[in-house]
Amino acid sequence: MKPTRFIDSANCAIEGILYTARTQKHMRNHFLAALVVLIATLFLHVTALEFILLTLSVSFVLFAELMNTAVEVVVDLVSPEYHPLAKIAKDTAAGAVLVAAIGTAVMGYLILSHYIFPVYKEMLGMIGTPTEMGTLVSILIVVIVVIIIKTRTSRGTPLQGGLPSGHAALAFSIATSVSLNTKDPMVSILTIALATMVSHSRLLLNIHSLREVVLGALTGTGITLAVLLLFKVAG
Ligand SMILES: Nc1ncnc2c1ncn2[C@@H]1O[C@H](COP(=O)(O)OP(=O)(O)OP(=O)(O)O)[C@@H](O)[C@H]1O
Repeated sequence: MKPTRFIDSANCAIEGILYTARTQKHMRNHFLAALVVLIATLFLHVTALEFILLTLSVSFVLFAELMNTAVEVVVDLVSPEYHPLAKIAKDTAAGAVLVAAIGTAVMGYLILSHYIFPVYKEMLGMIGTPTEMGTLVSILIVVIVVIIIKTRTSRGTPLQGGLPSGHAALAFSIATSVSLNTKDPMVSILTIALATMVSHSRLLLNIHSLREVVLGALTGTGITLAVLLLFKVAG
């Protein structure tokens, strides 16, 4: 039945939001990101203008995902079978979400980095600047530990497969060293992004499972931090 009262229309709208959250994993991720941003604004004491900009950006992503779902449902209704035009409609709607998400990520970065970077820089400073020797030794120890652990687990060879992922361990070890050597949050983010891409490629190639990649990343980061701290204490 067609809703006549405002409350019924509002209920229909909320049902649409719930349907999207129930059926679309991306929508649940957007809600989770919105929650994280909201909690961050609480702790970081952002200005009213910054809060308005963040709210608008996050709402825009949620809006785009709702429209994307509406387009998907209409396309499935009109063209359940494969059709090139149906593909264009769905791909374009998905593109709208991607554009909104990139815009929001840029906005979030520009606003939140002013608050987060100084704290991050201070944390990097607490560990100190590694020596050249410390950096090299930590990377070598990561390689040796990974090989030892791999020989104890049955799957894979020292250079391919098995637990933990050597590529992830090495990539995150290097990212940790670069972060501590430069103490520049932007450089740190970029190297961590590169390390994440290296690790992700091992998943895509089906050489490692998610567990092996995550354990590799933790092994690389943990050992590098521990060795560099030891060098600091010893030096
Ligand atoms: N009827 C169709 N005709 C042609 N291509 C289609 C059709 N249905 C889906 N596709 C293709 O499959 C992709 C995924 O469509 P699907 O309906 O599964 O959306 P989804 O998995 O919810 O994706 P999204 O991540 O965009 O929300 C579309 O972007 C499109 O390229």
